[in-house]
Amino acid sequence: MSDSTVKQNQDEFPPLKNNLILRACRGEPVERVPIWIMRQAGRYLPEYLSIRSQNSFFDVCRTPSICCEVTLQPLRRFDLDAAIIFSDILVVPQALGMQVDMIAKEGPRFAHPINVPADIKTAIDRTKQASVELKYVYDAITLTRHALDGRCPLIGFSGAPWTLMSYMIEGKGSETHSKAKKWLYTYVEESHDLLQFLTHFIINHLVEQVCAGAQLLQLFESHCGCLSHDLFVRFSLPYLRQIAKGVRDMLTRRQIPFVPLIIFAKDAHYALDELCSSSFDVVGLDWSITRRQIRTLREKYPSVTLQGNLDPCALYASQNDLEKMIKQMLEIFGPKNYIANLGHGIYPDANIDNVKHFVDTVHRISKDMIKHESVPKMINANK
Ligand SMILES: Cc1c2[nH]c(c1CCC(=O)O)Cc1[nH]c(c(CCC(=O)O)c1C)Cc1[nH]c(c(CCC(=O)O)c1C)Cc1[nH]c(c(C)c1CCC(=O)O)C2
Repeated sequence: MSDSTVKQNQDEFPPLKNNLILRACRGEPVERVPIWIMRQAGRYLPEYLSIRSQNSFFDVCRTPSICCEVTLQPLRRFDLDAAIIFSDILVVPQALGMQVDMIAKEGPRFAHPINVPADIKTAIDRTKQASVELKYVYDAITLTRHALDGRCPLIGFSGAPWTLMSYMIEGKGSETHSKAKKWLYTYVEESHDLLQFLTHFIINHLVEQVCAGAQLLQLFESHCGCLSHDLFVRFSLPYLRQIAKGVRDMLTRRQIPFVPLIIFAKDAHYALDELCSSSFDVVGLDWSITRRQIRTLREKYPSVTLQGNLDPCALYASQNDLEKMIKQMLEIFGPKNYIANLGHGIYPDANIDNVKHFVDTVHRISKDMIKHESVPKMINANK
């Protein structure tokens, strides 16, 4: 896409009516805390299941009209402050030539995982371009951005290099990720080479999403729980940083305005300092991060916007208990520089009424908190 086409496309989108989440990312004042939910489109919604009964998972991802419909479904039920494009982190290994299928009740499965470095040559085609192979994602984003009609911003996303590399080696979900970790100890150079290659591809994939209409980006580093701090610092963090810088630089070169970048490194409780001092605008926290850790982050990194971190299982609680947990969460994070979310993706058996209660309660309580916070300032201003 030429620079002029990109600029023209950006001008053509409907004006944004709710920019709360963008303001929260920039640390600007908000009248209530913005909220979205990881995996907000998905199997807990009967209307999603109905579409899935007629289409395979990756057919949904590959058909922009269906993808757009599924992305909008949760917004019809809940007062969410962002939409996230329906896709998957595994579209990247598919784009590179690997066959990935979604097996019912099991999850993703690679037909031919990478076992040893020599397999890479046949498994992935390094000449593949994100702009060509993943055009269906970008088409879905453009269509959805128009269909949203400015209701709220649209989030684009990608898996991070280590998470994708570990899937490509394990071939499916894993408790220990020991096959992938084995590479980090035995094929150090080849691991870095693969991570570096994925990094470049991911930067292009994220920038293409912005060119197509994404207004925020989230990077999922889902497999930090199996890494030591040392392995994280060597094999994950440098690539996360490269992606943050690479996306920013490429957007500047293409004269596209800045979009906020969110990093969600699941189970990276040992690297919160590194994450908060890397150049992401928002750090997503998983549900295991403690109140004490959150308070410390708030004191040390007041300008970093935090996102999270209600336990997805809290949605099983009574509405009374849920409300208490939401209140506590809002008090700990505070209403500024904050995006409310779950601390991981929503589960398929989540109670839909409680999802609505979560969203509405975050809005109601935070609105009150912000109103009361600004009263003393107004009194002072009148003096
Ligand atoms: C690791 C990972 C994957 N995918 C993703 C991650 C990172 C987040 C995380 O840590 O959970 C990210 C993802 N996957 C999906 C989205 C869509 C956008 C959203 O609503 O958040 C996003 C952002 C749709 C999906 N991706 C998947 C589903 C369910 C598939 C179905 O419809 O059968 C959805 C809605 C399938 C998927 N895709 C993946 C797994 C492990 C599974 C199976 C697990 C499960 O069944 O929940 C890989």
